[in-house]
Amino acid sequence: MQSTPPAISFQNVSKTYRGGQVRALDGVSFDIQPGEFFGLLGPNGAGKTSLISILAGLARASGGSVKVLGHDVIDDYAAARKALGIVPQELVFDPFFSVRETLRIQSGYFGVHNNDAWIDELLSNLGLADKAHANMRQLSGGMKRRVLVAQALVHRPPVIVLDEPTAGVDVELRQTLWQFVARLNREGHTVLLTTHYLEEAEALCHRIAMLKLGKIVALDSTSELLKGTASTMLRFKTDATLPASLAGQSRVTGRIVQITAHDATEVETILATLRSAGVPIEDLEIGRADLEDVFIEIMQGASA
Ligand SMILES: Nc1ncnc2c1ncn2[C@@H]1O[C@H](COP(=O)(O)OP(=O)(O)OP(=O)(O)O)[C@@H](O)[C@H]1O
Repeated sequence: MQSTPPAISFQNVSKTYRGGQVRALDGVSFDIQPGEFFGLLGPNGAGKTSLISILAGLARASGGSVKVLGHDVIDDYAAARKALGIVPQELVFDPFFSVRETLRIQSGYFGVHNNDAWIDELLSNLGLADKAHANMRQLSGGMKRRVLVAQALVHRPPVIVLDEPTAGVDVELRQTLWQFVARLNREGHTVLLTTHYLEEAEALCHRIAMLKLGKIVALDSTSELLKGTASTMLRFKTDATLPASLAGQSRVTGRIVQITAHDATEVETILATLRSAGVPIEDLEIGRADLEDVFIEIMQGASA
């Protein structure tokens, strides 16, 4: 019996620019299974856009292979591309078409016709029902972004890729978008999300991969990552400079300091270190670490 292929499979993917001077991806391998809601996180320049561009067939890997539902993105481009619905970061449209025409044209690219019922469902779920006849150039930036999402989904792709879909969008669109994408995921669509909003990733993703300097430095279920090393977080305010021994595990925002700890003993050690360094602290809180804390610890610790 043939087993179902992964929704997305990255095998030893590398990407260099400028004749090998810049190594954007360095042997990236992981699979995303059908039905997963998967998060790809990493700081600026980690290689996320390079990986998504290779997946989308917009850029060529320097080495390795990428498959979508078993279809190689180069050798079997049309089938791989048809299986994907990609919501890009940038807004690029033909301004002269209406919203409905834009969606019909996009369907046509994939050989899908007479799908107005699905187009209506997309428009209504993305809060665009009253904009169906508006020309693209009349829409606000947020509304255009909704059309981008509809455009990516119009051929009902089994695998949905969202590349920082909520960068700069308002709360209402975020909620509309996440409700709809979560519904599609419950109905069986695979979702790959890249985002800098770690709260969103924590709330939505079953599994998360973290990229740093082109290498995977963490890959686990969201709950295991949260249970991981930095499970406790101290938060307090101070005007003083922290002792050097704590600086590496601290996040400082103005007067607010957050320090990760592994257990109660480490919390005591941190407090003793602050006391003996004469650092006065106010409004101390001790809580559970969130994904942002885990991310910072992994990025600081990873020697990729
Ligand atoms: N066309 C290019 N020419 C040269 N270097 C490039 C090119 N595209 C990307 N890079 C470099 O490759 C590395 C990875 O970039 P990439 O855009 O994939 O990262 P990213 O994780 O998407 O970052 P961000 O979060 O800022 O979007 C960076 O060092 C970047 O400067």
